[in-house]
Amino acid sequence: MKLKEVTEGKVRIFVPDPKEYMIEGKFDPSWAPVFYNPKMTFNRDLSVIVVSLLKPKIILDALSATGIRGIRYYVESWKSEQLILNDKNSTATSLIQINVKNNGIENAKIYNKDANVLLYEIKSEYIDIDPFGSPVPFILSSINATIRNGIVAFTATDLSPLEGSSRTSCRRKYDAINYKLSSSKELGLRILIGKIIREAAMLEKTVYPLFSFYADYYYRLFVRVESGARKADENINKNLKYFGECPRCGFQTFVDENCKIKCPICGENFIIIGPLYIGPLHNMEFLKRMIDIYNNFNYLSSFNRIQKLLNVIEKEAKYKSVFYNISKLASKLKVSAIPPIDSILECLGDASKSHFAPTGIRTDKGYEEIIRCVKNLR
Ligand SMILES: C[S@@+](CC[C@H](N)C(=O)[O-])C[C@H]1O[C@@H](n2cnc3c(N)ncnc32)[C@H](O)[C@@H]1O
Ligand SMILES: [Zn+2]
Repeated sequence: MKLKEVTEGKVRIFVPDPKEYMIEGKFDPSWAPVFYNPKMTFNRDLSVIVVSLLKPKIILDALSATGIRGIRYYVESWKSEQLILNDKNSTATSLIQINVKNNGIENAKIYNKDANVLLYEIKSEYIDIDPFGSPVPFILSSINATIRNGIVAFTATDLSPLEGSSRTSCRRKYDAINYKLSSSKELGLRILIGKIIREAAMLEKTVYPLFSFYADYYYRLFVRVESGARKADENINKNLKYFGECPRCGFQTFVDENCKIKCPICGENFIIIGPLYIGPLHNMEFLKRMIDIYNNFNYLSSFNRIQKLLNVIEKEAKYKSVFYNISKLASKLKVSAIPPIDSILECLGDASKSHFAPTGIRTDKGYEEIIRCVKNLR
């Protein structure tokens, strides 16, 4: 395999030379013998910041590919006592050996196993699940493998089922009814968290989101795992519900049941999706700590983007409601000229933008007030 050396963050790693694997002048990272996607640098950059705060004794990068993620955690975040890197592809693990050595890491353990086998053999305080597509096949095993209120980080790139475009796939993988709705960008993440809560509950464990976001074509979610049947029950009872959107007037709300419910504004039947998680998408204290320290990472190539994302998330995190997609709402209400988002925010007073969509606004104010601002400011 012909290799190319690349720099990402503070590490230099060897990856398959894209030139060797081009088809008709194009290259997709999945065509190379070992996967490396520079478009995921933003995901890894933010994860480096998260891990630097967590300082776990053991880090397990269960689906490592080139090893870039685990290696970056060790070099840039924190020198954990144990760094474990795994991939079921033996070409990948040979490359991980080279990359670990070149970055001066002496004590890494490298495994060439199916992640679901390894996760039932060893335990870890921080587990990274960064698969192709859906993380579902690894939820139960990774939650089971955590120790000491550990953390699992999930990437999900299968937005089509999560955002309601592939409804049967969502039913199959996430055991949730889904439709494409105005705020599906956020609801997809909530369906994923809902699934993780239900899987964890089977082990008498539960999870709470520490930090999460949507970017480009994926969700990234860090959850803290806690043990106890009672905690699992409480989280399910409090935070596992459904979501309804009125197809006629755009009113949206969380609802308790998946049954026929009429819109309280216009009487039309709601479209209901779920089950999904209705609680906070971040731990506020952890988010504050991220905001306090991210400046230490100003060497990162995506630093400006990180700053922008954290600034928006800091503001939107205080609202409990799902964001309203103003352009979708306006089209339902047949409002052709939508006021600028900033004017709507000013009109509402207590509201923020949402990182999920450029036309999203987040507020805990009522539907009527939102409508007034969308209509009056034309
Ligand atoms: C998206 S890539 C990981 C990318 C890497 N984490 C990064 O940040 O660059 C997914 C990797 O998972 C590996 N993989 C897929 N299924 C697996 C399984 N069941 N057990 C272990 N590795 C697996 C693939 O060989 C591939 O290298
Ligand atoms: Zn309605």
